[in-house]
Amino acid sequence: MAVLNRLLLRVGARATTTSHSKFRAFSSSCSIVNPEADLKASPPSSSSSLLGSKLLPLRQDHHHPVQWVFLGCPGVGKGTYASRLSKLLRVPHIATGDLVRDELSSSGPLSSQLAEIVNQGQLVSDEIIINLLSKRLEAGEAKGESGFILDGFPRTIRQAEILEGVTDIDLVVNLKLREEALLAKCIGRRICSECGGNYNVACIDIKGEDGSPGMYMAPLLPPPHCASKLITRPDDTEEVVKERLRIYYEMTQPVEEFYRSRGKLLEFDLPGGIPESWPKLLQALHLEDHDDKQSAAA
Ligand SMILES: Nc1ncnc2c1ncn2[C@@H]1O[C@H](COP(=O)(O)OP(=O)(O)O)[C@@H](O)[C@H]1O
Repeated sequence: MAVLNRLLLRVGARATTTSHSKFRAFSSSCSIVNPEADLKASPPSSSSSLLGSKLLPLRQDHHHPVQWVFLGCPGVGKGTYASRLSKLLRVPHIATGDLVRDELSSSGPLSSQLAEIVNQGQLVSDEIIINLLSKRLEAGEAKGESGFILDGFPRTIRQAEILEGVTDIDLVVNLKLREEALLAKCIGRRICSECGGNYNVACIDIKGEDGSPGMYMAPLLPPPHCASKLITRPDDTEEVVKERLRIYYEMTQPVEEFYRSRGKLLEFDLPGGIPESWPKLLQALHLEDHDDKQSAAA
């Protein structure tokens, strides 16, 4: 962690403009000296000094490729909405969970230890995530990508500080969904092992009572050619999802305050499934008149 701290200070002090290469500089010096000791994330440090209530207007420059972050509990739908918005805004959707899963399936030297951490619902270390993200940004930069929608990063205050030190995040969308729905949505998640399509077999039907409204979320069923190839993520079991939720509240919820205090947090309560939520999200982001909004939904 000493290496990380030194680099955090160095990168943070120098950063004045947006550049993925700063991630690269950071990551290349961020070597994992003792992989076994460093794979898993450490407990969070205090974030009390980050509290405040400054509210800045959101950046509305449509020529600037967006640099957005999606926050939210497991199962909330970060991937679904981040992916739609990335098509709409023509910026890459970068999900660190996908980067971790790619690393796991690559059978590299760390993959079995990483699998153990991920399958228990724990976070992997900041160093590993930063390394994976840097490589992904670097590969994108080489292909001419610019802007991004990050999904699943930052997930700790330290990751948020590193990101803040190397680039300007325009907006952080904090997706929220009723607690009762989160567990069911994770457990109902299915992936097509052939095309990678994401589906959900859960049908959420919460009855309204005592003045609180009901909520209905239809299942997102696979097309017939995917139906026989569905797999479930090993970390989508009830026990592991509960642990992931616990870790979210402990390690990631402080990141919401980190961005709220910087006036960058947009809170968005999902009112239901995609048909209800997508247009409302576009409205909240002032994108309801965007030309391509139909194609993003495809
Ligand atoms: N930013 C991160 N920091 C540490 N671990 C991460 C990060 N992003 C992903 N992971 C690891 O990958 C797993 C899957 O991530 P993800 O697909 O984003 O899950 P979720 O559905 O819980 O949001 C996490 O439980 C964690 O082990």
